[in-house]
Amino acid sequence: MEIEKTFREFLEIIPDGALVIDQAGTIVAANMAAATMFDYSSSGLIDLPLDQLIPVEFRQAHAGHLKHFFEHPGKRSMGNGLRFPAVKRSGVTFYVDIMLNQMDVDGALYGVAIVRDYTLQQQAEEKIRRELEFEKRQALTDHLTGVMNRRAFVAQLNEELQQLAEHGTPFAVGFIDLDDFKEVNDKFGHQYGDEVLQAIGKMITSCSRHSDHVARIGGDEFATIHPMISAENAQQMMERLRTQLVSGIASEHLPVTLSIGLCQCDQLSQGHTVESIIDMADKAMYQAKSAGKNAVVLAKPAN
Ligand SMILES: Nc1nc2c(ncn2[C@@H]2O[C@H](COP(=O)(O)OP(=O)(O)OP(=O)(O)O)[C@@H](O)[C@H]2O)c(=O)[nH]1
Repeated sequence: MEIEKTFREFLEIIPDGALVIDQAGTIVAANMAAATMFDYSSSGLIDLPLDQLIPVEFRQAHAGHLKHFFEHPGKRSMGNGLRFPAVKRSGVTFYVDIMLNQMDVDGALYGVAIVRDYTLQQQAEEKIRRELEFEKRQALTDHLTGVMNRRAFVAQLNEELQQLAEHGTPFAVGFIDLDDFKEVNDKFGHQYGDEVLQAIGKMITSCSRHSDHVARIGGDEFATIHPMISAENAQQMMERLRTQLVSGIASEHLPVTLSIGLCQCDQLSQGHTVESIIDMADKAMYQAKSAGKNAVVLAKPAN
């Protein structure tokens, strides 16, 4: 095709890549933006088969699309899901958004493709997605210990209640409160107290199963959720956790112990709500405190 000077100039005005192909799929005109996008010299794309810009594994399917395109004239818009894999001269693949249209020149049909590199948009979208993920995680994380915060704990508790209602999946909730933590702060300083809290958060996490959830819901108070567990197993697990935490943290100079309240949720007919579970686990934990601390108490189901 004899491309007029004005037409070539027009192609250069387009900020996106512009390619003109004949019905055999040969590139007969391309602007500088297209050459740059695909890593070719200013005239390097001319006379190349369009296939050259398409990854090998998509070429066969593309030949069919091209045939269909010339047989069924009509505009295909950009940004409406017409996203194709493309390949640069170096072999690097990337995605492009394409708007296709036909052009009749003296009875011969040509295809005009306006091509936009999707990589930049993809990178921007990916960056926003990562930032949102980070913000979301921050909003649900306890900054001192890195475990879930109270807000995340309540949300997870709601999730477990839903699982219980829909599938009858039981779970246990533990409230773990350090005994006489004020003395640790008073004796060793707040900074040291922070380190103890961090160590406790780490130890509870490492003693828990992958499916369990660990949160810090108050100053020296942690909470755990253990899906798919019986009351008996939950109690044994909490006992183990208590002794492991105490032996792992406590020393001659730092006599740390913990009081743990445990609430088992097996049936929704028990009338569980987030508030009632928190209340039961909290009361059980205070029973452990008033019975002399350093113990696990299982909450009695409400009748
Ligand atoms: N280092 C540190 N201390 C905290 C933090 N948040 C709360 N605390 C302290 O944790 C202590 C909690 O005390 P309480 O729960 O009232 O009582 P306790 O001394 O643990 O005694 P019992 O709970 O009755 O066994 C207080 O001294 C708070 O100042 C924190 O983020 N870092």
